[in-house]
Amino acid sequence: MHSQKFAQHPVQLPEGVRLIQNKHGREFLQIDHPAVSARIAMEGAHITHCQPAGQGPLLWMSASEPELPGKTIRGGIPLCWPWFSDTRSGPAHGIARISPWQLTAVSSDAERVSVRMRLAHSLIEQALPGEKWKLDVEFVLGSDLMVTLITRNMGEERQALSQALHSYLPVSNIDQVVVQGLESCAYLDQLTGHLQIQQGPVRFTAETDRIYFNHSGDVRLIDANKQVISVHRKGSDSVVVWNPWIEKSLRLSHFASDDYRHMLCIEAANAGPDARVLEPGETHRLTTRITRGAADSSVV
Ligand SMILES: O=P(O)(O)OC[C@H]1O[C@H](O)[C@H](O)[C@@H](O)[C@@H]1O
Repeated sequence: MHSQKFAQHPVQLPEGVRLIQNKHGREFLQIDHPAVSARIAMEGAHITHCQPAGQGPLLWMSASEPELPGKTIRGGIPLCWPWFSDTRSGPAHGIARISPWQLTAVSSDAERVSVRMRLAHSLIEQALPGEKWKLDVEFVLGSDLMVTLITRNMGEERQALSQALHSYLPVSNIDQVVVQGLESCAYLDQLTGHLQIQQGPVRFTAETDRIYFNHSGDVRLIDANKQVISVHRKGSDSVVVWNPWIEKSLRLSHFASDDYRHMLCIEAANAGPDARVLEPGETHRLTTRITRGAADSSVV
């Protein structure tokens, strides 16, 4: 990778932050700050790496990261917007993850780096004729990772919105993972279309694709190595939990046959029964904050 000037991002970059390009021309914001190292793809405003100093990575990323522009990235946090999954016709998970974004502000202090990006409204209108949105994303990177997707309805009609911060979290072995915080919560099983109630903590023995709803509390992923990754959310009453397991893995792009063992998606969402309708002029903020810590020994 090498540094280069990018005329389309006329923002001042603080020390430790630079724009780089891979050999195929894909652009990334590379952050090497005393508090955190991270990388964000300009296409999709897609964070592919985040590692706070002295901690393990907060995100799982496919080893076969697609190098070419225009290919979706498997891992990190794809931004699913303005629809989740295939709830509308068009690209799966909407247009945000496959569109070029612009940097609008980058700043840092001793403890964190903040990055703000925008998806130009002209690109949104071109992809979604008749819809008028303003879409920004904000990353705050330091000892943890916070991502906020800020959507404003700029039109004169109500507009439907479903979305997710599709966070791929690293796990040492999916067989031994426990997810806490969803006990007794209702969920839509996307594999069967049925509504279910979660009994006890979530464990994984097969393909899992669920939208938990009427839920805004923290979700904790407890790994066999006694590491905990917690997902805190704001503006989100639904959370998607996804692991493709073995058979679906074979159909996924940029996904090795045993990658399912080492990742779990826990996605702050407005999906399923939590899809929203924004009034003209209304702004909605969807936030996820991902933190890492050690489990107390009784929980695993
Ligand atoms: O392969 P992608 O388009 O990135 O989608 C990956 C997955 O995203 C979400 O978690 C959905 O609930 C799954 O049904 C989907 O398979």
